[in-house]
Amino acid sequence: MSHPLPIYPAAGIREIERAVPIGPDSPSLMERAGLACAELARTLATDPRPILVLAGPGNNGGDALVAARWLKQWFYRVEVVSRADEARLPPDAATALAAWRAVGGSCQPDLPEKRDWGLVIDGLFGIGLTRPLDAPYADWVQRVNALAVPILALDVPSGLDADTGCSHGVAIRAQHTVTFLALKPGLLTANGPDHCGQLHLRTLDVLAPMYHPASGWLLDEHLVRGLLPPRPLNSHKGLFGSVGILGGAAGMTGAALLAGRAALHVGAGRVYLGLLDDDAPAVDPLQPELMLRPAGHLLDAPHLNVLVAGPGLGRSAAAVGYLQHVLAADAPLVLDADALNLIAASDALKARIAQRKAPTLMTPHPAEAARLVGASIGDVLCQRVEIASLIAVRFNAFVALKGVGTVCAMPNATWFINASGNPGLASPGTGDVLAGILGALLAQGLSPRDALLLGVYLHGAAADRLRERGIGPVGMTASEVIGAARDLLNEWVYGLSR
Ligand SMILES: NC(=O)C1=CN([C@@H]2O[C@H](COP(=O)(O)OP(=O)(O)OC[C@H]3O[C@@H](n4cnc5c(N)ncnc54)[C@H](OP(=O)(O)O)[C@@H]3O)[C@@H](O)[C@H]2O)[C@@H](O)CC1
Ligand SMILES: Nc1ncnc2c1ncn2[C@@H]1O[C@H](COP(=O)(O)OP(=O)(O)O)[C@@H](O)[C@H]1O
Ligand SMILES: [K+]
Repeated sequence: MSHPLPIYPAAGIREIERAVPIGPDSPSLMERAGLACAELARTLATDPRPILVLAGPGNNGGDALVAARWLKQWFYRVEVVSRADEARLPPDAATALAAWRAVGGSCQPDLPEKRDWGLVIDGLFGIGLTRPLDAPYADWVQRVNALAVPILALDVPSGLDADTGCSHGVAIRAQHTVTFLALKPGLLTANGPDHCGQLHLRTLDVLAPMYHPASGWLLDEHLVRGLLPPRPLNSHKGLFGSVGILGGAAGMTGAALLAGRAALHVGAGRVYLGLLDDDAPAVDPLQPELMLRPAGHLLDAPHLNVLVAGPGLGRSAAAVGYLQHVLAADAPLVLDADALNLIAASDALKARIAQRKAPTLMTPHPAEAARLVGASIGDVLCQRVEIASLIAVRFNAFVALKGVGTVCAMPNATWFINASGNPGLASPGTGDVLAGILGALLAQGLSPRDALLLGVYLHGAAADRLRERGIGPVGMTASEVIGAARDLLNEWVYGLSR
C-alpha cells in the first residue's frame, strides 16, 4: 500500500469490501484474512504448546476458523472455542466453519480451564462490534487477558471500538493485532494502542483502485521527513523567521521559557518572549539567546513573523488584553494552553479566530478541547477524530488534539493520526515544547499544515528516541525532549546521525 497510509472507519472498510471483485478463482477476503492470520501466528507460536482460537458469531469468527484450519493443516495443535449459533452465521463464516469441520476440527462452547497455551488468537469481534460484550464473551476476554500468554487479535482487539479506540466495557489486550484492508482510527488513538500491541497491516492483495478516497492518514516519518528543506550555505538568521511567544505569568515563567528554548533549538532565527510576570527575569541564564521582554512590548519586537500564545499565560484580565492583540496580528499564530481556555470562555474571541486572515494552529489537550466545543471530556476522549475535526472546521484552524495518537485535523476536514510518542511525554511542559516547535517551523516558512504534521511527529519521535536511549518513559523531562528534537531534525534534514 502506498504512503501515506489511509485510515478508514468501519463503514469505509465495508465500502472497500463491497468494491472488491471476487471471481470463482480468487479466494474470498475471509480466506485471505484467515491465511494472513495463520502465517503471522506461525511466527509467534514458537513452542509446541497448543493454540487457543476464540471464534465469535460473525465474520471475525469466520476469519479465526480459517486461521485455525491452516494451523491444523500445518500440524499445530489447535483448540477452537465458539458459541456461534450456526443458523445465524454469515455465509462466509458458515463456509469457514464447514471447512474447519471438514479437516476434522471441532468447537467447544466454553473456555477450557487449561492455561498453558502457546498463543491465543482472538477472533471474537472485529469491526462489527456495536455494544458492550455479552456474557460469556466478557468473561472470556477477562480470563484470556489474565493468562501469561501472547494474544494475537484479528482485525481489532475484541471489545475495542474500531472507530474510536474506546472499549465497549472489557476488551482484549493483545501483543499483536493483524488488521485487514486498511488501518482503522480506533487502533491508533485513545485506548487503541494499549490494546493492539504491535500492529500488522495486511491488505489481502486488494488493489489501490478498490480504495475510495480517504479523509484520514497515518502521520509517520515517511510523511514528514522531507518537509523541512536543507539550509543554503549562504544563509543568515533573518531567513529563518522570528517567533514571539506570549505567556509566562507569575509562577509559570518556565512554560514560556520551555517554548522559547524549543523554538530556538528547532531552528527559529530569533525568539522573543513576552512575559506577563512583573518580576520575570530579564534574561534566561541557561539560554541567553532568548530575548525576554514585558508582555506589553512583545508585538514591538522587530521582524516578528510568527506568534505563539499560551504557555503559562494564565487567565487574568491582562492576559485577555494581550491575547486580543495577538489575535488581531496578521501573522501565523499557535494557540495553546490558557490561550485556548480564554478563547473557550469568550464568544467574542471565538468569533475572532474564525475570522483571522493569517493561519491559526490550535493545540488543545482533551480538557481544553472539551471547553472549546462545550463537550464533556468523556465525549472528547471517545470521539477524538470528530472533535478535532469539529474544532478545525469551526475555527478555520489547524488543530492537534493531543494525547496518545494525537489527531491533527485540518480546516478542510482531512485528518491524520500521529504514530510517534510515548508516555514519557505525560510530564509537565511537553505541551509548551510542542507549541515552541510549531512556532519555529512556521517561522522557517512551512505551511500551517506541514508545520503541524512535522511538529507533532517530531515531538513524539524525540520522546521515542529518548526512550530508546533509556531516558524514559519514567522521568523524561520536557527539556530533554527539546535536545532530542533538534538531533532528530538534523538527522532528517542533513542525514546526520549522532
Ligand atoms: N469487511 C471486510 O472487508 C472484511 C471483514 N473481515 C472480517 O469480518 C469482520 C467483520 O465481521 P462482521 O461484520 O460480521 O462483524 P463481527 O466483528 O464479526 O461482529 C458481528 C457479530 O457480532 C455480534 N455482536 C456484535 N456485538 C456483540 C456483542 N457485544 N456481544 C455479542 N455479539 C455481538 C453481531 O450480532 P448482532 O449485533 O447482529 O446481534 C454479529 O453476529 C472484520 O472485523 C474482519 O475480521 C474479513 O473476513 C476480511 C474482509
Ligand atoms: N501517553 C502519551 N503518549 C504520547 N504522547 C503523549 C502522552 N501523554 C502526553 N503526550 C503528549 O505530551 C504533550 C502534553 O501536552 P500538555 O497536555 O499540553 O502538557 P503540558 O501542559 O504539561 O505542557 C502532548 O503533545 C501530548 O500529545
Ligand atoms: K478480534
